[in-house]
Amino acid sequence: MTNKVSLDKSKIKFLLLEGVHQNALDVLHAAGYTNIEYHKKALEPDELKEAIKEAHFIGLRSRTNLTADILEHANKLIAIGCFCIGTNQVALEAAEEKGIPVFNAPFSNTRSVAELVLGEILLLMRNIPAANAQVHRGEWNKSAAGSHEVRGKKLGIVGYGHIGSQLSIIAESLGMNVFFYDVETKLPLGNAQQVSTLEELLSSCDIISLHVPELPSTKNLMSAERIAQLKPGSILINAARGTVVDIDALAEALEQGKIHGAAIDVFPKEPASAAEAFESPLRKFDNVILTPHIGGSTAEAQENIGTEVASKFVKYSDNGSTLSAVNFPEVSLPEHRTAKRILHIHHNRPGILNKINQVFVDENINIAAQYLQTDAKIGYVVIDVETDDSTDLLQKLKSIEGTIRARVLF
Ligand SMILES: NC(=O)C1=CN([C@@H]2O[C@H](COP(=O)(O)OP(=O)(O)OC[C@H]3O[C@@H](n4cnc5c(N)ncnc54)[C@H](O)[C@@H]3O)[C@@H](O)[C@H]2O)C=CC1
Ligand SMILES: O=C(O)CCC(=O)C(=O)O
Repeated sequence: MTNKVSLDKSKIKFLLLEGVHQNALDVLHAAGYTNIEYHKKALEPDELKEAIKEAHFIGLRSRTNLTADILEHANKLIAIGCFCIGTNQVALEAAEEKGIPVFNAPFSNTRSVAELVLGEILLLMRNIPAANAQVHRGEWNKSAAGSHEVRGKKLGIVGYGHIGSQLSIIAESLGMNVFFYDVETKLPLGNAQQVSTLEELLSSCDIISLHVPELPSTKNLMSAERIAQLKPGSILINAARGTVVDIDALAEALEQGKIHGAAIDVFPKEPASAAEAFESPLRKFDNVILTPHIGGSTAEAQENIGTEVASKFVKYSDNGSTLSAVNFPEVSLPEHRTAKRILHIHHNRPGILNKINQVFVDENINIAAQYLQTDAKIGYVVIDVETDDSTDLLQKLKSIEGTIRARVLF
């Protein structure tokens, strides 16, 4: 008997936003997924609510806020892909409660961010942003005042993860002395040294570069009080998230000449599109490099991200694997060539696995393989079964109390 419960690939709809790279489309096409709605820009919230109703997969970057309210309209949604590192723009818990894994690309743009920051360090240490602005205005101030080589200077990195540690290595290759602060104990690369307090880092380094994720604990990490702890004449760089720095306090420190300059790529409020003007108290400073959240925007990064996240979509859709999902129990699965594969996502409550297994006993269906992972909230069990007809089986599994969703793979 043919299986009537899994969805034909041509009916599985992908909604891709914010101009994700062509590689993503290529990966999906190669895997047989052709039902793709592609947008170069982010959608307005109302447009998104409409578009997401029919989508099984959605791909986005940092401009799309996938709030719990918007997810309420996403009744067919199977998975979310952030074509970037940050996942703070997605209501992760709400997605998990609906049984929707969220994938991202945790490494693909990290080198691009580290290279941008390195360039900014070199430019700010030589006063190039201000010199460039002055010459554009017709002013000719040939001077070495306040202009320095980076060799022998102290770089302080806040957050020694994928980006911070790469920056550490390339900065050392220019002769910089690297120190870092991280809430976790981290293996220092090269000659870098971990310091035990943020205050120590801020007050002793010539350049501070922020590389922490957006979390409740990193909100306003660089508050007015912390900005006041920066070494006089130092440089502050933020290519992490806009919520991490108190921009008004930074503007005040620049106004008073307490710090030498800054480079800011991310802002508390970023324009939703190119049509919206960018407002910031930092716009007036020649010694501040302002960029429109382009730390990860290189051809290389975007190509890699397109391939990586689309491949995670394909793997989840074809095979059920949730490896590297950020909000979901991670299951890495072998291929299921002959058996039928059933995915069951449920609230993590005592006894539910027994009830699932009882369905197979009652139906006299042999389980060829079973994979289970749980987290505090949900359980994800994948069952390979030796049966041709899974229609009744799926209905019975769906009716178990505590089930969030169940499906049979194509
Ligand atoms: N400007 C841009 O276009 C881009 C920005 N990003 C941002 O950069 C962030 C960092 O990226 P990765 O290095 O890949 O992340 P990661 O997760 O590899 O590293 C983050 C590090 O920060 C540390 N950390 C967390 N809270 C901290 C705190 N309160 N104080 C000190 N350290 C803390 C963690 O222990 C970890 O070592 C991302 O979360 C993202 O928001 C990432 C890519 C592009
Ligand atoms: O490229 C983007 O849209 C966002 C990059 C970013 O901030 C990230 O990867 O977390």
